[in-house]
Amino acid sequence: MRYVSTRGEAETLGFADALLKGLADDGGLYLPESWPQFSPAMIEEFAGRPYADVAEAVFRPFVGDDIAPGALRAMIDEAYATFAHPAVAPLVQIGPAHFVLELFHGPTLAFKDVAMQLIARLMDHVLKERGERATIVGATSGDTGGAAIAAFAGSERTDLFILFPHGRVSPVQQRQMTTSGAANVHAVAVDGHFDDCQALVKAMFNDRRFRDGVGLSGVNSINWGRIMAQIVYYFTSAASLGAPRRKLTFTVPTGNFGDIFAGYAAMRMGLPIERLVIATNANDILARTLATGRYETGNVEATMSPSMDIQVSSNFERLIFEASGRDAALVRRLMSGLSQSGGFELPEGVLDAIRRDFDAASTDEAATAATIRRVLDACAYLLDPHTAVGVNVAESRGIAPGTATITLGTAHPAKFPAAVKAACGTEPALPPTHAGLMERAERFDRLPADLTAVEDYIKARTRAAAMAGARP
Ligand SMILES: Cc1ncc(COP(=O)(O)O)c(C=O)c1O
Ligand SMILES: N[C@@H](CCOP(=O)(O)O)C(=O)O
Repeated sequence: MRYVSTRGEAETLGFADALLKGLADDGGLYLPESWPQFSPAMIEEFAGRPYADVAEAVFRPFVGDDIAPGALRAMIDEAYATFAHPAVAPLVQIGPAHFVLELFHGPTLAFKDVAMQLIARLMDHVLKERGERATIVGATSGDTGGAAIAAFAGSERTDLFILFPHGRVSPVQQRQMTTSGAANVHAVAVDGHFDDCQALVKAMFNDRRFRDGVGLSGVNSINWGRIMAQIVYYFTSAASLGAPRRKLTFTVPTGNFGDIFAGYAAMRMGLPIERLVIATNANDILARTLATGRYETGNVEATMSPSMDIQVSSNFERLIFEASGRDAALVRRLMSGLSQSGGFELPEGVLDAIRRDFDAASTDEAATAATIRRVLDACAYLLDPHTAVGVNVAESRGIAPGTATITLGTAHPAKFPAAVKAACGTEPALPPTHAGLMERAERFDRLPADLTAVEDYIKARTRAAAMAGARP
């Protein structure tokens, strides 16, 4: 399988190169040249199979010959052995036809672990085979950072730099990033919001000298490997509820559009999905875009679902590319409009194509809190605020007779104990795997949202690691 850039001006790459590259040299995002197809019989056969079996079947066509089958399977098995639930991503019923897909049984209690545990292993494997190392830079609104640190801590082939918005992540999220103690991990609190952190990462990729000098790679969902890993749970959950014969809708708490784009990918691969519903908090740029056709960034608002406090949804670029029939020139024009004026207008045909597959709605803070209370009272089930945004949107959109809805449960409520307690009076406890987390000593640095400052910081630390003999 070859990978093409959404902006059409970067060379096409094989899986391993696209994985290490992260963002294409033309600023675009990589997508497979074509979508592998799964027949109804193959999907039906996924029901009841171990998660790792389905993952292997889904990854194989994307990975091609770049990774030997035995090595791939071993990495999948290792990655999902870190999960506390044998099903990896179990379903819990919260209504007659409404299910929560729990994606938070991994080491850092959020859905990011599903992909990060795999791609850390894949990257290490490829770097080792090539005798190379990489400097990985990631932006986080709270969960990607912790998951990346848990997955890459102690890796001999990577230095990991995570930029998080100072004062805008939950205390549990911050401790997951600042207490690893690993020498190859650097947590950086940036004076700004998530979009500033993400813009810094993209600017580093566009700075050729810096990029090539440090061997830059990325683990945000701009990296195709992240999306690929997230496709699997759409297949496992749908098959276990009766797909392809049963009609299903997925509602996805959305920020950077990576998770829901994985659902779209599953759809393109043959999974019959009635609708993909984008659920946003007050940062409702995507809900506005679907309603009006205009993608217009505004101010980032702080909410009780902080991981979704995002305006620039990176993966929406992938959807525009697909919905326009892979029109890279259009993507270039719209993305240049975004960087010059903070917005763009979707052509009518593209908007119509998006509306055929997607629906979108936002949820305010009061409704999010009310949803946490209501589901606790009705089902004795505690939602985290991000999942609550999804559940509220799913219910407000209604569930058509004869269909079922799966809302993605993207985080464990214990990552946001103050918000959950304020909503329903119950403070969720961290699982035993996290004992002592809040008492551990923190290590992080604070930097302005300034490209030179961040690049200098990274260069100094990768040099220091080299001098200390940490490089194999
Ligand atoms: C808990 C949680 N829910 C939902 C999201 C949104 O996912 P995505 O960015 O893939 O749209 C994120 C992060 O973005 C998250 O951390
Ligand atoms: N919500 C995310 C934001 C970054 O998203 P990513 O999926 O592109 O890594 C976070 O928690 O960091």
